[in-house]
Amino acid sequence: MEVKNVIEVNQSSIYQRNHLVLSDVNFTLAEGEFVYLIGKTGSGKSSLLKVLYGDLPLKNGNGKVVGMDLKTLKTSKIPDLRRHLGIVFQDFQLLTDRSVEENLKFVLKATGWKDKNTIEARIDEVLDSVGMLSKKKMMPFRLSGGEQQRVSIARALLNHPELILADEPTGNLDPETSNEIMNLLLSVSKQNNCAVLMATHDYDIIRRYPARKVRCEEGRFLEVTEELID
Ligand SMILES: Nc1ncnc2c1ncn2[C@@H]1O[C@H](COP(=O)(O)OP(=O)(O)OP(=O)(O)O)[C@@H](O)[C@H]1O
Repeated sequence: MEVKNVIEVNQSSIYQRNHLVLSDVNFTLAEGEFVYLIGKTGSGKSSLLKVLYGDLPLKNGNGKVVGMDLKTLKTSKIPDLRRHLGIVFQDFQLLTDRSVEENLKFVLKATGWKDKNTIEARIDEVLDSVGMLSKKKMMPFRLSGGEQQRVSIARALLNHPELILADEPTGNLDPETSNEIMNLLLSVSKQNNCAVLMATHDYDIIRRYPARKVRCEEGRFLEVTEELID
């Protein structure tokens, strides 16, 4: 069977306005694959992820994410791209003025879901898959960091994404909770055949959960081949 790629980037440079952050980026991510994006603070991990979810333009080279061409992506098509992606942030980014359930409902309605029963069933399904069904009515500020991250992973799963982009998802969590979130990310990736590109500089996590690694370093983007990483 032919393997489908959910990310294909060729000969691209990543810019923040006119500042060149990364050049000569060549990268493919196959469906269902889990890959770490590593590199020091300021090396360009977030900038690359932003290009992949349409928050920064792809200025040169070619890029495709979940089959959509980043080079010709019109602003009006960005919601379409995001519908096929799940995005998980370090600071969870839940809406603070509404419950867990309402956070998820907001996303479903914004992405075109209409039927009340279908919406409720999908919310229960994703919350159950991250072990948060019993916290459905809670406000985010009453949840621990780990629980908030679980909800944000549930939110990422709502539209059956082929790809999750996770920017330092364990960055605000203690080591034990980080391990729980890693186990969850790995299991949802496997269960849903959903690829994950996870930016991190947490080397304990990388050692504990080995996977393919790519690195941003001094303006370049490299595949990491050595076993030992600093
Ligand atoms: N909005 C912006 N405007 C201009 N330059 C920016 C902007 N955001 C980031 N940069 C610059 O782009 C470079 C890459 O930053 P980026 O946030 O992608 O790195 P990172 O590897 O994700 O770091 P961190 O782990 O701190 O998030 C840095 O030199 C940064 O100063």
